[in-house]
Amino acid sequence: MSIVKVNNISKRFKDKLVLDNINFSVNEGEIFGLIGPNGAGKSTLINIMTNLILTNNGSVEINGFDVVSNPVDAKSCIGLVPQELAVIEHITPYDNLEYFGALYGLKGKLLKSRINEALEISGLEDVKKKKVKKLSGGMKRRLNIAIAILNHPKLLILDEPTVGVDPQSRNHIFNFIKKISIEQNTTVIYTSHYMEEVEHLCSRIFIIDEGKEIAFGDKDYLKSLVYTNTKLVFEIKNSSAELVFSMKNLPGVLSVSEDSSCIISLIIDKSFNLSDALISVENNKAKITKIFYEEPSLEDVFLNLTGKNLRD
Ligand SMILES: Nc1ncnc2c1ncn2[C@@H]1O[C@H](COP(=O)(O)OP(=O)(O)OP(=O)(O)O)[C@@H](O)[C@H]1O
Repeated sequence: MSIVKVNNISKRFKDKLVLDNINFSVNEGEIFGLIGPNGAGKSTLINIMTNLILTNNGSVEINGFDVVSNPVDAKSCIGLVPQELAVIEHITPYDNLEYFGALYGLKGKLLKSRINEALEISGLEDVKKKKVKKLSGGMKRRLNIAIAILNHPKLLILDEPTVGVDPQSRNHIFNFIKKISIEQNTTVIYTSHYMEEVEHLCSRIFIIDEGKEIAFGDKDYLKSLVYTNTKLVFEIKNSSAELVFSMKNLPGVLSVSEDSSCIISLIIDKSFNLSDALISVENNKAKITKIFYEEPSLEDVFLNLTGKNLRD
């Protein structure tokens, strides 16, 4: 059963079209990835889904309720964790949870048990009596998420929850998402521009760029879009911009990426000839220390479909 239906959503800010006819649905209990680079339109889409801004065209249904004509029922199903922190700094995590829980209408024993559950799931039990302003950025973000789940929402929307977060808090967030998905059958929409996070967590993924759908489906389907091509990785000594440029122009090379440790990855098709690449390396006075084939990642899918990296 679909818990979210996004139908033909388009949005303009003045003359700029930032969402162009977006369509997808999210199944109950699934962890759904919404991925795209900065400025792709993810936050705008979430703001429309949660009725914080209006769309120019199309509609969104949450749990069968239209978000514009039936906003109270639609919003009662949603726990939203926005990019900006929304916690009270001068009180403790426990008091934050008590305050926001009361706003949700929770009280007495139920409120206490939900607070304890949220503290346990977010791994904040040890710091529950510390002032929030003394906590790390990652802990504050975990508190933000803990607040959003107090009410056991059917749908939890997390907008880039790991930006600026330390690795320990990142792991907590991942484990927590998996846990509530399994134990509470919570549906999760997870936005990110980190492809590897989405690859790790999500069952289906919607890739968006410049307001348009680039691809949508499960990981195997998305990878099949580039499986017909192969990824060839070179570890290089004395790499240079000239070498990367010349690799880009070799016959059969569909895209090239280079990381900071002189690893050049090529997505190639059948017309690629390895000897062309070897000549190119030699002409550019570089040296190959290793060559190997690799399975394409979702990052490669994005590069292949759009011609650019997610984090340019
Ligand atoms: N209120 C606004 N007025 C005008 N333009 C806006 C407004 N909000 C967003 N935009 C523009 O809409 C586009 C999409 O922005 P949006 O914040 O939705 O992207 P995003 O994918 O969430 O990126 P990020 O991860 O950087 O938040 C951008 O070009 C942005 O500048």
